[in-house]
Amino acid sequence: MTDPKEFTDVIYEIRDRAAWIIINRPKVYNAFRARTLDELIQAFQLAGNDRNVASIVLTGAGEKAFCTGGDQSAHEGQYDGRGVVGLPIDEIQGLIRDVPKPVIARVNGFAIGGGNVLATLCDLTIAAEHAQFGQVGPKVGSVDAGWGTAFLARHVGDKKAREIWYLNERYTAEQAREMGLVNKVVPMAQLDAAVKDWTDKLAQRSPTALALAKRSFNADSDNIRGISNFALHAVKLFYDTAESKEGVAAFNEKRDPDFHKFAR
Ligand SMILES: CC(C)(COP(=O)(O)OP(=O)(O)OC[C@H]1O[C@@H](n2cnc3c(N)ncnc32)[C@H](O)[C@@H]1OP(=O)(O)O)[C@@H](O)C(=O)NCCC(=O)NCCSC(=O)CCC(=O)c1ccccc1C(=O)O
Repeated sequence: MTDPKEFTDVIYEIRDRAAWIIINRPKVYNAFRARTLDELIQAFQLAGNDRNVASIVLTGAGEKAFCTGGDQSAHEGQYDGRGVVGLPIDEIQGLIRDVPKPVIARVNGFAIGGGNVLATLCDLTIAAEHAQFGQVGPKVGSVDAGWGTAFLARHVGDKKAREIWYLNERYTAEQAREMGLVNKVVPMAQLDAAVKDWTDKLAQRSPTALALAKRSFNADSDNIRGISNFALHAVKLFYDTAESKEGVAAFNEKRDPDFHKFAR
């Protein structure tokens, strides 16, 4: 286990009885590479095992982005580290669910792609007014089938989840709240106070009751874990195709992708 002080991509802080886990890659809108996920995994393990921690806050550095998913510049077919697709994405997603403490997504800007999936997996979401939400997979040659699709549908309903995935539009924080993806929207200046209000309340609650409640919510949707893990192996095969690589190249070259020749 690395000392959190040695982390390069993640900041780990204890504020009162909450662990704050901050993705610290603002230049790429807090996109994650394999190292980022390795540090997030260690941070969640630390927080999960710390008896003084009652709740966990996941957020991004700065005011532009919460997280914009996989770092497209660290993506040549597979990503740059360990795990099925070169990212231990299934481990961090599983941990957010498994850690026996409530996890609050503090959404301070864009929550896009794999970043939106992380926010979707958190127990609660508080968003700043300027935050924007969306999935971009079919634009960039990727898909998070499982937590990103089926679990999203649990929050927003099946039709809306299909719209989000097929059309890849961006949704305001207020729209995300109306559709059930966000619990509360506040002005950016009040975001930290709103998060603290909830982490303080959670610190007063019975930790065992919270852990049992979380486990019970999870049990009802845990079949989706199997879909996610299975789909990750399909995505691995997809990432090695010219079709997926066209999506990544188009993003990095700042142009529209041309998927016509891959029509089915
Ligand atoms: C976030 C945007 C909507 C912002 O748009 P805009 O305001 O126009 O700013 P830009 O000029 O586009 O971006 C500013 C700056 O940031 C860089 N950047 C943004 N996002 C990324 C990124 N993800 N990777 C690398 N760099 C990024 C951008 O290049 C600019 O840099 P400059 O140097 O200033 O030019 C918009 O940026 C946007 O849509 N971003 C794309 C997000 C994206 O494609 N994300 C990847 C989605 S796919 C994914 O996450 C898969 C990985 C993964 O998690 C996974 C893998 C396997 C199975 C499941 C999953 C899963 O999703 O869970």
